[in-house]
Amino acid sequence: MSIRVEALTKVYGKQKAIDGITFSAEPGVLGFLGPNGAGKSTTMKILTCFIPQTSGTASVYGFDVEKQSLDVRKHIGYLPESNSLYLDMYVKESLGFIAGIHKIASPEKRIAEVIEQTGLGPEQHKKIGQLSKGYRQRVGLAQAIIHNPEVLILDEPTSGLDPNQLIGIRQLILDLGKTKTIVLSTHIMQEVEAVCNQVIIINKGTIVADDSLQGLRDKNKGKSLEDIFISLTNK
Ligand SMILES: Nc1ncnc2c1ncn2[C@@H]1O[C@H](COP(=O)(O)OP(=O)(O)OP(=O)(O)O)[C@@H](O)[C@H]1O
Repeated sequence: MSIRVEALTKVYGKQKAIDGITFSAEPGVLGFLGPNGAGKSTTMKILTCFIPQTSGTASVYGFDVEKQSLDVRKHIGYLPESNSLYLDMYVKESLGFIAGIHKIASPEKRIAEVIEQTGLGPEQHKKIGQLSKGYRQRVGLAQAIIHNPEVLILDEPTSGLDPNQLIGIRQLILDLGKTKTIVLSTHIMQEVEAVCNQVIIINKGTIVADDSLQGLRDKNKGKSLEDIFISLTNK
């Protein structure tokens, strides 16, 4: 199992952000859905070792996020919701910087590969600050996959993109999901239908649905995904 989460809880002060959630994921694209404040980013930050859980366990590629965080970081790529990039760096320079952090053996070759994979070719000689939002997301994705991780955590990777950019990034997620385990948080139901095979809906810190996209449709005959989401998250 690429991701295994058991009874995971996170309390911020008096606020319980996630409340004993349990799920697992295998290669493919897992849509991680929920209303604002449901606990999606909190879960993603625990999986990527950015914050510790209050209780429960989580493992990535067999490594415990608390006890084996260095191993987890080797096998996971993360595109955070607010993807902060060094705007003064050139695209290639920034990828070289991240390749250095991961101690990648032949960085030039790998940088060329991810530039090709993320469609950054035409913009590769620019500074990140000169790029459009969509191309900045591509740089974020290229950084997230440069060490070829088996697991990818993408927090709202397409928010604010125009329809052309959207299609490009979705295609890339689909391609990556053929071999990797991707957890994708999004508020766009069309996107879930386009790229996800598994869907988890989280509401007020607890999981209210965990199924295949088809299974969710079969159990809610005649309802659109949007209606299913609304009925499960207005309780
Ligand atoms: N650092 C923090 N300190 C205190 N409370 C926090 C902190 N981070 C998140 N929270 C709270 O935890 C809850 C879950 O937040 P989280 O960011 O995980 O939700 P989300 O599902 O990612 O929401 P969104 O869709 O808006 O990004 C919210 O009530 C939020 O206010």
